[in-house]
Amino acid sequence: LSCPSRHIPSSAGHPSVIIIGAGMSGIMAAKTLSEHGIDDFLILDATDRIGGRMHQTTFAGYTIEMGANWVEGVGGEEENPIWTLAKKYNLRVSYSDFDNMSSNTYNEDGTLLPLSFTEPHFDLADASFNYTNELSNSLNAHGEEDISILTAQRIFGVVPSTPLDMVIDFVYYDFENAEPPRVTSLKNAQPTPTFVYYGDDEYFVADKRGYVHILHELAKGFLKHNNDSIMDSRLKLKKVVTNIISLGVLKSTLIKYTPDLPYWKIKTFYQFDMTIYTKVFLKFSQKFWPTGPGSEFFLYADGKRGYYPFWQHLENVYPGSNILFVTVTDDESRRIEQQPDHVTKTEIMEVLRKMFGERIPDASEILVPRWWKNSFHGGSYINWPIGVSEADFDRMKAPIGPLYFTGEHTSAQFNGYVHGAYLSGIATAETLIDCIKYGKCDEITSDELPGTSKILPRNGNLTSGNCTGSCCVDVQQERETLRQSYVGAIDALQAALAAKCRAS
Ligand SMILES: Cc1cc2nc3c(=O)[nH]c(=O)nc-3n(C[C@H](O)[C@H](O)[C@H](O)COP(=O)(O)OP(=O)(O)OC[C@H]3O[C@@H](n4cnc5c(N)ncnc54)[C@H](O)[C@@H]3O)c2cc1C
Repeated sequence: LSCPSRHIPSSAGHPSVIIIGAGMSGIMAAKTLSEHGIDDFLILDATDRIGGRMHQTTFAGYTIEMGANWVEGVGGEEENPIWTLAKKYNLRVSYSDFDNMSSNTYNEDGTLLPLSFTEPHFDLADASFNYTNELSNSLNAHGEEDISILTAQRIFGVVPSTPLDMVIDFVYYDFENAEPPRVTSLKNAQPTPTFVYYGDDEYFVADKRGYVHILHELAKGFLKHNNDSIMDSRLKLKKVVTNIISLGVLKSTLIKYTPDLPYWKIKTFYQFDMTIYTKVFLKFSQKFWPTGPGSEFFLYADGKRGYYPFWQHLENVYPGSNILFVTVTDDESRRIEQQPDHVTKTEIMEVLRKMFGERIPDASEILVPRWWKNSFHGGSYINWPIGVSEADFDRMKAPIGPLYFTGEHTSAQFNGYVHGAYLSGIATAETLIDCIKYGKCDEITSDELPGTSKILPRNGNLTSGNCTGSCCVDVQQERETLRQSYVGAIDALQAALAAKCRAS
């Protein structure tokens, strides 16, 4: 969010607030502003639609979700606001029963493993999972240092290393975090706040209007519309923002900020991992996989961790569709995004033929969403890596002058989820409203942010905070100056590369 006229009323024709991005958080920010009487905003989105990472498409005649697919966190004491909206707007959903995977696990050569064999492995993974949750609670309670989930598994004494244990590990962690336990913060990702606050249940959205239907309905509540089309001049689509001239904002390769961002903001932004989570959809002329109760999900346990591990059929939501999808994450997503789809299809058919026999038909269609290569997203959602503290989320969302930040990645509790985006849009707009309407615009400076030491003695002794006088140096300033000294050189090198590329 950018508030060009933070301290002065907006002049004719100039909006008070410009919102970059019409995803869940941007639309919720605009809605919140509107509810507080601030209606002269402008929403810009690079694409020709609202929704961002809530993005459905038609595949083999059925509506499938390339991005967000589940309402996650249902059935707890507190109600997930997205679940409230899903009910209000009659979103078509189906309960996901993840309980039967121990009966639906195929080993590397494609043999369906007997329950008597898989069950002890799932039980051990359960025990390890519960242990990591309890260890995390204990570390938090005692203010101890963070460790990775893998470190916790090592302490527990069981590190998944067989194909079966690795695919179970993928289900417990990568399927949610989109990154392996090796990089994920124990203290902040386990137990997952979404499930703690809102409950363990998950509902799969399969609605021909798309998951984004709830966002359309929210937008229609404050933007002019004609039936289902939003026709409000304050929403401008196909507008790619490439320059922000202001005090600064998040650095990306797409948007240039003048002047540049302060060092602390750039560092914070790059500390987080933008994960990649890919659902590869396949259409077949006939079903050859088990259907019926308890069969919706099945696992393939390859020796290479994360190789086409997690499968789902769509028969529960679209009977007779003959559609399967397989979920991959992280390095496998990156690899698949870079290869032609026919290569991916060949790899997938090899895996399926191991499980279901040589005579199964080839997939007639394949869809590989490319979130990583998409320059407006650069990945799927953020994961909380080891070494990043809650204070970093404060830095992530801290305004810089008239620039305010929102999105799932600014939610310390619910990052990575639709409800995180929803709540962050409201929260950021409320901070901005405080400023516009009530003059409470106090900027957070780097030294006020928890954990950021402004002044350090020149001798490098890290006793932050109290040093004054000539022996001291403003560390943040020193780092900014250091980075700036390279910026010109990097720009020149990049320009030379681009020129060379054009010439060839
Ligand atoms: C594959 C995948 C699976 C997921 N699964 C789930 C799930 O099952 N359940 C769940 O709760 N969440 C899930 N998520 C996460 C969820 O989709 C996101 O957390 C949420 O939609 C993010 O909303 P946002 O408003 O923060 O960002 P976005 O939706 O990314 O919105 C940002 C908007 O900014 C626009 N934009 C970007 N750059 C520019 C520019 N330079 N100029 C103009 N506009 C620009 C983009 O076009 C976009 O519309 C998933 C995400 C992905 C990708």
